[in-house]
Amino acid sequence: MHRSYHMGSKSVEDMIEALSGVHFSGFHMKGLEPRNAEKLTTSLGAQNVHKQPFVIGVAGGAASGKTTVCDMIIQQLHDQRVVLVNQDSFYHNLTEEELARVHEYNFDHPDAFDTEKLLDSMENLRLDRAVDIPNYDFRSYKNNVFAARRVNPSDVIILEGILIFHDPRVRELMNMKIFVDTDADVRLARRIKRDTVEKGRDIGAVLDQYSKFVKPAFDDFILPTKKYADIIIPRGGDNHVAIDLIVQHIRTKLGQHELCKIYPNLYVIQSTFQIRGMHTLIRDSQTTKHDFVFYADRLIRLVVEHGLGHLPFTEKQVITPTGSVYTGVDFCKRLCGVSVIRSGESMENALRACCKGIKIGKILIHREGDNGQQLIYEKLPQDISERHVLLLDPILGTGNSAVQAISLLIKKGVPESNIIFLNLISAPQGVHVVCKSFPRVKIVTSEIDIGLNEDFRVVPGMGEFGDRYFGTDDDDDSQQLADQGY
Ligand SMILES: Nc1ncnc2c1ncn2[C@@H]1O[C@H](COP(=O)(O)OP(=O)(O)O)[C@@H](O)[C@H]1O
Ligand SMILES: Nc1ccn([C@@H]2O[C@H](COP(=O)(O)O)[C@@H](O)[C@H]2O)c(=O)n1
Ligand SMILES: [Mg+2]
Repeated sequence: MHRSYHMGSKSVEDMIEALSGVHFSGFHMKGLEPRNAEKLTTSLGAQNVHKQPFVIGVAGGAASGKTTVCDMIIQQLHDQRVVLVNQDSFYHNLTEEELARVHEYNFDHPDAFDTEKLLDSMENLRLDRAVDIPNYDFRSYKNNVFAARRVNPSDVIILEGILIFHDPRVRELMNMKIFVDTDADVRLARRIKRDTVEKGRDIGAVLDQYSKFVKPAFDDFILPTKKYADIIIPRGGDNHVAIDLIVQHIRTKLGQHELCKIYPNLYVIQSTFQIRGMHTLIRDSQTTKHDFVFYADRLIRLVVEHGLGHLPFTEKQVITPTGSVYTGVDFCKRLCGVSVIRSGESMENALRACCKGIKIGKILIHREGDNGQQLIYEKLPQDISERHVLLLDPILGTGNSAVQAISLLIKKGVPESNIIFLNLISAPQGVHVVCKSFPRVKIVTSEIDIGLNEDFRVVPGMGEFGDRYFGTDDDDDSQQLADQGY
């Protein structure tokens, strides 16, 4: 079988080419036009889908524990590509004159750093280019460009330094800002130890520098940037709870699919090994019908539960058997399911199991050839316009059926924001089409696939879901068992 992949993590040009080819030739709407269809072909060009690194800024006073915190984060993110860029590497080199009177030089002032160079290096890293970061020598006060460190583009860039939050252009690069907050006496004690032992400095000079430059600069330039921090870590590296939470947050952000950054209403359920395992089984062409149904049902249940989490709720208080008040929430009552026949019907049981007595409507969309779609049957609750709708279809491919179904619901008076589309796998093309046409519809899916093949089937995909689930494909159990010699 030959396959051509129309889209994976490709350039914008590839994506537009793929989209215009796949979605808009032979798009039979039959009076159900998506509202932004025309805009869709052009507006995607403006979207930057290049994978940007996650940039974390770590600021705080000298010897507060910034490097220690960064090292701990890097250690815990062991399976990610992480690089540490230190603001120290961008200290200006001193002139001979300045060097001769080094005790009068203020290393804690924002002007001591070459911020333009730092911005340039960061820009290159963001553009996926390796950079050479100079190595600063605290003993000689020299930035050694010959012993520069080659830093490769990475998934996570940690930018550390006393004044890393000072310049707004540097702050803007950051996805997360951390301020390490350690008491002044602890910082001074550590500084004395570090500067005398590691930098070979005289204790008198260390204390002079502290009172003349370090302390005033902390009060004037560093402390005022604390307000920009998203997270303030008291006690630095001793604060294991804060570091665990930060690492967890970074992991969640990194796990997010790129499309989730473009479309805020797209929700991909957090991947676990259990979920990957279930996907592995249902995607395997050798899996028996019995196993396919079992694992598809498990996954569907997860997607349904996740989708229900997006329904509105009201606060409710109840009295527990101990006579105490429990303040909880009341489920949204005005909801219904709508399955796209036939595959969508496989999701009805999971919805019924979660929402007792839920009304379920049906839509049948006929596929004309591979690209055209025609709505040929609908049976929906009379009062559907007053309900939140969970639209059920296990696969979002080209997006044509989904657009048909959502257009019908909107025509029936369902507000766009009351529609939650639940599926197991989504092709990026389908996501673009649905999210662009209906930006207020929520999509909940368990995995985003690579793209579509030349037959407009999702790849890697899982084949014809309805056939595999309802056992109407050629490769049914008995055939497989026979193949296996039973
Ligand atoms: N929680 C801690 N307990 C004891 N010593 C620490 C702790 N955190 C850092 N240090 C020590 O203090 C000094 C400064 O820490 P460092 O992480 O380099 O701070 P910064 O990067 O903010 O200047 C180092 O010698 C380090 O070993
Ligand atoms: N030649 C230099 C350059 C800088 N300092 C001091 O280093 C401190 C910043 O480094 P951290 O690792 O503590 O963030 C800052 O307070 C400068 O005074 C120096 O002493 N000599
Ligand atoms: Mg440091």
